[in-house]
Amino acid sequence: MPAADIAPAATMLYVENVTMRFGGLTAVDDASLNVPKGSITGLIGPNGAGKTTLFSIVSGFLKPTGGRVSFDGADVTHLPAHELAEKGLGRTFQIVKPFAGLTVAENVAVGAFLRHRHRADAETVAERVATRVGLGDRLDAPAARLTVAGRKRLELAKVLATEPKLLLLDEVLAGLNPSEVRDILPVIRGLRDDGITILMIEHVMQAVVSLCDRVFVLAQGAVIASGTPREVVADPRVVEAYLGKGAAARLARAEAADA
Ligand SMILES: Nc1ncnc2c1ncn2[C@@H]1O[C@H](COP(=O)(O)OP(=O)(O)OP(=O)(O)O)[C@@H](O)[C@H]1O
Repeated sequence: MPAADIAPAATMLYVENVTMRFGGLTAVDDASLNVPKGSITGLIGPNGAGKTTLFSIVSGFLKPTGGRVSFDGADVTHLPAHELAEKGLGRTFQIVKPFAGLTVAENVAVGAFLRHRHRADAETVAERVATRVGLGDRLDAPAARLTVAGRKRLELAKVLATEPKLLLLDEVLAGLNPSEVRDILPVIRGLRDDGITILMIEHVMQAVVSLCDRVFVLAQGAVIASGTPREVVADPRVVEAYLGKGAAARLARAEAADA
């Protein structure tokens, strides 16, 4: 897709013709996508498609072999991760690693120290954010005692405590059971309603359909489709590369069962 066709004015993130090669392997192949301000945008695709690599480029952990990344109107392609965090770009990681010896509140406060020098201020932010993600009654619990769902919430709280304007969520629903997924969806929607723009990698398609305004599909490093969730799940290229036959009907049945 020509990059120039997808750069509307109110864009929070613009990835323009980004390529990432690891030796002979092209993990991201001339990929372009945009994330409108105030949206929840999905990034989906099969294992190994290059989604996490793209996140690492956008968040400054990897320098791309080619292409450009603009964040809130500025070229940030060569900025390191800590500068991007200061500018308001927050990212969760697929493998969550809380500081196991610290409490929930202390873990979240680590994120809050990015913008608050005084311990009391950081603690206030940490408490507010932890409560926001449903950990208000576990503030003093050691992080090591949290369930998988609790650790996912903690990962979210840690990054929210940095007060991001763009949040990159890398499979925050992975490992959760259906009722835990249902519980966290309103939290994610609420963040968007508070003005945080979200780009999320997700394999739980029902959640993608329910949450996302737009979706980009990556396969073998390249963007093969984009559109509303419904357009994308019905796209034959996406069915072929990722979802498998009958995906749209399966999702419609699952939604009907949920309603
Ligand atoms: N640091 C690296 N060095 C070499 N190859 C890498 C590196 N990081 C990722 N890759 C390769 O790049 C490709 C894309 O991987 P990536 O993790 O970005 O995919 P993904 O879409 O996030 O997959 P998943 O859904 O399984 O998390 C894979 O073939 C992977 O093995």
